[in-house]
Amino acid sequence: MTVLESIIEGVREDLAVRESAIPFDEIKQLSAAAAPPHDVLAALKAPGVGVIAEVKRRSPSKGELAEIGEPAELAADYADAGARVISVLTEGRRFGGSLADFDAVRKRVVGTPLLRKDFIVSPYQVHEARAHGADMVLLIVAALEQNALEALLDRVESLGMTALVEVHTAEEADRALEAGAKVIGVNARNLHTLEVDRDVFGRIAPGLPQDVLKIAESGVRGPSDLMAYAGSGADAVLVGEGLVTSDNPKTAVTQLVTAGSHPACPRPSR
Ligand SMILES: O=P(O)(O)OC[C@@H](O)[C@@H](O)c1c[nH]c2ccccc12
Repeated sequence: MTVLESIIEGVREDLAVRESAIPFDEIKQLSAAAAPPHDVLAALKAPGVGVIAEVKRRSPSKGELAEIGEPAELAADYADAGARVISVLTEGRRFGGSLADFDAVRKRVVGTPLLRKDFIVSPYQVHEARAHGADMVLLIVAALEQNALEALLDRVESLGMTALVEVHTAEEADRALEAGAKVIGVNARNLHTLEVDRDVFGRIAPGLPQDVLKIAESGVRGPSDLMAYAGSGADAVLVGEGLVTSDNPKTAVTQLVTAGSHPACPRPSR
């Protein structure tokens, strides 16, 4: 079993527990009653290279990263520093996240779009994300059959949210495009082996259509990594570990945002 497969096994078990507490029909109603989602595409299309800042306590590759006693405080710092979107991990077993973290962040951060970062395998989780106020959800191509990917993407969009469709290979990128992805995230980390290769973005992104938004995920340590990803066509970078392990996450976001809007930073070619 790969790391991804074992994570998904746990995700399905946890999902079954939540489904028995709140049935599908009920979560559907809750999703319909939620405040309307933010326009994530507009936020990502703002000038310069954007920053998606992640609330991440733990990772399967590195173990404990940061305690994060107050996820809402951290997220408010991210928002104040100019993050375009804030990502909140809700997977508990490997990443130490929860929907309670997501709720705390949503309550505090009202003006910035939120990404529910989890391993989405069922329509239930899409409605659940919306019910908790998510604007964007992650869909990992490597975790989904093509028909499931397409059905989930349609459902995300039918609820007015935006899907961040994650790929790690050119074949997965083809599947993402085939499914109609508008935002593609190229993860430098291979979710089967957890190895990071920062060159993956530069190999895949230039082959994607111009109108698809391109997000470089993982392994960003600071402004020079952002600049390198910008040079390969990134519209935004998604950063977790580099922020939560820094002495001052707010300053770390400010430095990335400043780099992304600097005249010397390569522009996204849209
Ligand atoms: O902490 P990093 O290396 O900056 O990476 C952030 C983000 O890309 C990473 O958390 C991530 C990318 N895809 C995922 C899928 C599931 C869980 C986590 C992830």
